Amino acid sequence: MLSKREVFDGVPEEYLSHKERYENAIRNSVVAFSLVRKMQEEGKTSINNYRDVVGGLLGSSVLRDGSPLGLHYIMFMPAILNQANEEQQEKWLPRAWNCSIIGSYAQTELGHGTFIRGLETTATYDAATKQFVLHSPTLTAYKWWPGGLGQTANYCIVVAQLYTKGQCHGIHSFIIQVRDEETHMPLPGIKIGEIGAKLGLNAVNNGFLGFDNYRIPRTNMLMKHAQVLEDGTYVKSRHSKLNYGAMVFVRVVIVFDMVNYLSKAVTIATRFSAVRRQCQLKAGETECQILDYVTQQHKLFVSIAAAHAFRITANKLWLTFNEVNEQLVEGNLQRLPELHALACCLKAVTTADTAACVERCRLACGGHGYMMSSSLPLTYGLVTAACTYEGENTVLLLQTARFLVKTYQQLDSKALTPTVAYLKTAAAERFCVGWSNTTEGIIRGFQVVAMRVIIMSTFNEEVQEMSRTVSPQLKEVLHQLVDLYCTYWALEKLSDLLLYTPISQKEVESLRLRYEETLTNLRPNAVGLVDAFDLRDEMLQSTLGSYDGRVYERLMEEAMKSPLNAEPMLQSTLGSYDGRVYERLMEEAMKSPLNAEPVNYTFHKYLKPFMQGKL
Ligand SMILES: CCCCCCCC/C=C\CCCCCCCCCCCCCCCC(=O)SCCNC(=O)CCNC(=O)[C@H](O)C(C)(C)COP(=O)(O)OP(=O)(O)OC[C@H]1O[C@@H](n2cnc3c(N)ncnc32)[C@H](O)[C@@H]1OP(=O)(O)O
Ligand SMILES: Cc1cc2nc3c(=O)[nH]c(=O)nc-3n(C[C@H](O)[C@H](O)[C@H](O)COP(=O)(O)OP(=O)(O)OC[C@H]3O[C@@H](n4cnc5c(N)ncnc54)[C@H](O)[C@@H]3O)c2cc1C
Repeated sequence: MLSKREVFDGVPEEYLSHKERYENAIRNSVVAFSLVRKMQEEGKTSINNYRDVVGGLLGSSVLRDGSPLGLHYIMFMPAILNQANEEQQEKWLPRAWNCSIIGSYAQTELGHGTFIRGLETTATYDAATKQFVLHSPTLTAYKWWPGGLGQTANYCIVVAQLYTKGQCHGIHSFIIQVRDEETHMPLPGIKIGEIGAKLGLNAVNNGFLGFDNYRIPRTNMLMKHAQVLEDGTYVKSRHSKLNYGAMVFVRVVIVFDMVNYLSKAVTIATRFSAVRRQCQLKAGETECQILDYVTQQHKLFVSIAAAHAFRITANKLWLTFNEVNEQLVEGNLQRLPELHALACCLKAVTTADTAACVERCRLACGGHGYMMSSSLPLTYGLVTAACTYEGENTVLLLQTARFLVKTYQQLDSKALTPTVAYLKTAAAERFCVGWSNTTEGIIRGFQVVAMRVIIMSTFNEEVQEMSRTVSPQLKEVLHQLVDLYCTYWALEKLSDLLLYTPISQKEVESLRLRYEETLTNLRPNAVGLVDAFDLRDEMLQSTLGSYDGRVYERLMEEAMKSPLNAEPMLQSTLGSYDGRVYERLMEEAMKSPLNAEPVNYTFHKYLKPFMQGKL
């Protein structure tokens, strides 16, 4: 439906100013999300299939450089669902759902992003008025980064230190109106604006926000888990980290998002590599498709495999997320640490690997990959942001490491949950079992190393399962992909395998050989494999990756859209298409600098004295 709309045409975004890009993003987002609203009204979408509809829109990157409405769907609504009590949900959700209010999520401050217990914004309860007073005591207390907060949102979830009866109870969430619903003017006591140009996501309208003793009703604290009663009594949550649920949710969503971007980048680079010919293997022969070079296959094929591995893992993570959340509703908090560790690790690994793969896809397209019109630089900008937002990757990996070490220390006393059950066998097998150059052997090796095992074994198990129902030809290709993924990472992480498993030099050599053979075996199906991602040209928005392979024609067409090429190529006053010969002659004449002043100074200095015979 979206691709039929013509609003997305026009001057390429790269040539617009920062302000125009924002205005364009609002126009395009409104078109896109009004379709979601139409689907809601027609009953074609509900909260149950929302993930696919909204995810499809945001994740497809039809909205090329992000959307100022993204946070409304990805964090504002999930935070209300996760942290508001029933009464609050009834009040806020319908308005958010039909977009009569637009929200953002304001947690990070100028001074603190990672260490959220160090946030400085305060929310102090005033029992006399039954209000909270929001205040930013310092410059570093200003909220900094929230998507859509600059000029778009009129509400946001704010995370602040809660004070009641003179005591601090740590960080809690509040729903806060920041702009007038009618005029959109910032409300008194609110200082708000946009944070400026960034490496990417320049359409997202990230904002800053400060409070000057700004008052909100008591009922605007989200009170599903902890409460402040009218007299100021604080009622504790069952678990202090339940309030972090929206962050866990977004980490899960980001894994899905990486699948979209990785599929997109590798589709562009693989299709381009089938069109592009460069160099002769023998003098006089036609030039080779660059896709035939094993080095090019090495750059690209692991991304195809990784896209499948991540999709399968994301689906499994989504199921785990829902399972654990159902248990939380029933009061069972046992698997919360495991879910947190899993979401942290998968968010960090998939964003880091996707960023590396997208950059490799860009390099694989040579000079043309450097063009904005290839879509690859923009895609890299979007993906590398995900390594930082929603928890900086190093910090998230440390959270997983913390959980693994704790679990390992309790190995004998504790019944292990499914995702860490491998720790027991791995601990027992360390150095005891010989190395085997099979997929299962590599996975067992990684279980010992305890890295990437989640993704790898999930990919393998799922493909084994699928193999029962698909054709023998498809089965073979699927197994080649799993093989490629496992051997690729075994070779990349050799130092770990050498440290913790008995892999020998000979086995490493044969692993290398097997990796190259798999690349060669996959080559005939490479284009088919990326076509199978089924990404329409409107989503790819790339001169290099379109289905019809018209790479060079598209590059020239796009170049002609540069404003610098807007002046007619003829550059003639006499030959223009519209025939305005005399008007153009006069217009051009008026551009002469000599016409800028009525009398040139040389008249007075030279000509007049000369004419009067004085020189
Ligand atoms: C209805 C709506 C539906 C929408 C559906 C849409 C679905 C679409 C699906 C798919 C399609 C995909 C397309 C989507 C497109 C996406 C587009 C994305 C657009 C851009 C979005 C950008 C968003 C960015 C937003 C932000 O960045 S918000 C800010 C995020 N900030 C952070 O993440 C901060 C990171 N820091 C932390 O999390 C924590 O501070 C810390 C580092 C984890 C440490 O915490 P803390 O100091 O409080 O605790 P500690 O004392 O260190 O630890 C105490 C113990 O608690 C454990 N712990 C910590 N956190 C948690 C947790 N969350 N859960 C459980 N346990 C936790 C910790 O491990 C310690 O445990 P212990 O046992 O060792 O003591
Ligand atoms: C594009 C984008 C969009 C964003 N959107 C939002 C939003 O909508 N709402 C919102 O609230 N926030 C948002 N953020 C903020 C984001 O969540 C934070 O930037 C992120 O959590 C990292 O925090 P930080 O910037 O304070 O980095 P820092 O924590 O200062 O990290 C700097 C360095 O210090 C290291 N470091 C920090 N702590 C430790 C530690 N304990 N151990 C080891 N190393 C450590 C990190 O690894 C990193 O190398 C966004 C950020 C970006 C880039």
